[in-house]
Amino acid sequence: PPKKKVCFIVNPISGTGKNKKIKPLIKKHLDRKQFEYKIFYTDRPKHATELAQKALEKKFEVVVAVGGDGTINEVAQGLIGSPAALGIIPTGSGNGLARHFKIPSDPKLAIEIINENHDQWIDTVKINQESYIGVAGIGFDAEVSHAFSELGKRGFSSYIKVVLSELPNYQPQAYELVIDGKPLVEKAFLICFANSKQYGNNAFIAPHAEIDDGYLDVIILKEFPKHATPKLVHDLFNRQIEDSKYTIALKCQEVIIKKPLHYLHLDGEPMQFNEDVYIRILPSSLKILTPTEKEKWSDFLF
Ligand SMILES: Nc1ncnc2c1ncn2[C@@H]1O[C@H](COP(=O)(O)OP(=O)(O)OP(=O)(O)O)[C@@H](O)[C@H]1O
Repeated sequence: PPKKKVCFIVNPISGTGKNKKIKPLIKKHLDRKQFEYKIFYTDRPKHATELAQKALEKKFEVVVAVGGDGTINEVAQGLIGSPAALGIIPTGSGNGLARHFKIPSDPKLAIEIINENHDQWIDTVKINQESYIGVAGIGFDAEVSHAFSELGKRGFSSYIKVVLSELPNYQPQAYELVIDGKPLVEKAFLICFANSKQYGNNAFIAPHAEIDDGYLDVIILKEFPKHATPKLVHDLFNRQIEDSKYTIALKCQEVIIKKPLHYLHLDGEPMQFNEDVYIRILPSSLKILTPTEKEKWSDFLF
């Protein structure tokens, strides 16, 4: 039978440099009886979307994002609505999406998931002219992703430093939302619009989100007293944030965020919107390569 065409889109700056060695690993571990392949490198933000669109034109059937959540989203933007499957080799600093799907952070094992060729349709989220797969948010998380991008350094420890320096002075803001047609005004520390369960690094902001249920989970973390912080951090990492008395959690299909809005982040990438923001779930709009049930035992690899 003819070989499947797979291309790899590598972000050379993501995470802390693991992807510099990806070329020999692909050569060694990709099943070349099944696949023929090409590797492309991104040289600027948004380039991954263009490369993914070109890959569709050239009839690639699998397009693999090698990078962090930012790169995965950019590749996904080019693939949504097409029959091509998105593969993931996580080399970012948080890897929220890879963790959601239980794709191992060891590139060799992630390549083996691609070899299995097991796919699944997932929902994606449309937000004005952009799309994302995992989690978008306004408030503190958006502020952090903005400060992180200004820092020019990547990696988990730089991220923690930014969180700790922003936290003491952060002022909760009032937001005006329309959720499936119902208005809601709330002062919040952050509001997150989740398709997947976590930000990355096992911080579960939406523990009940399902990526293929046709719904978006809105999590509103209200203003809270300083002394509640340690318990909230505990809840975040133990999938209990929705049980907190400071949290409102809702499932919906459509949200409008009324302007003015400071920052918003899409899977950790900061954005600014100067108009009302329309968020809408697009059910079963992206095919993605995921581990089989058997491979999910590799859970402990994280
Ligand atoms: N050659 C490049 N030079 C500079 N920036 C790039 C280049 N290629 C891609 N980018 C940008 O790098 C940013 C970060 O990428 P990505 O999210 O994949 O890595 P990360 O932030 O380390 O991982 P994570 O999101 O898991 O924390 C993206 O916004 C992407 O647009």
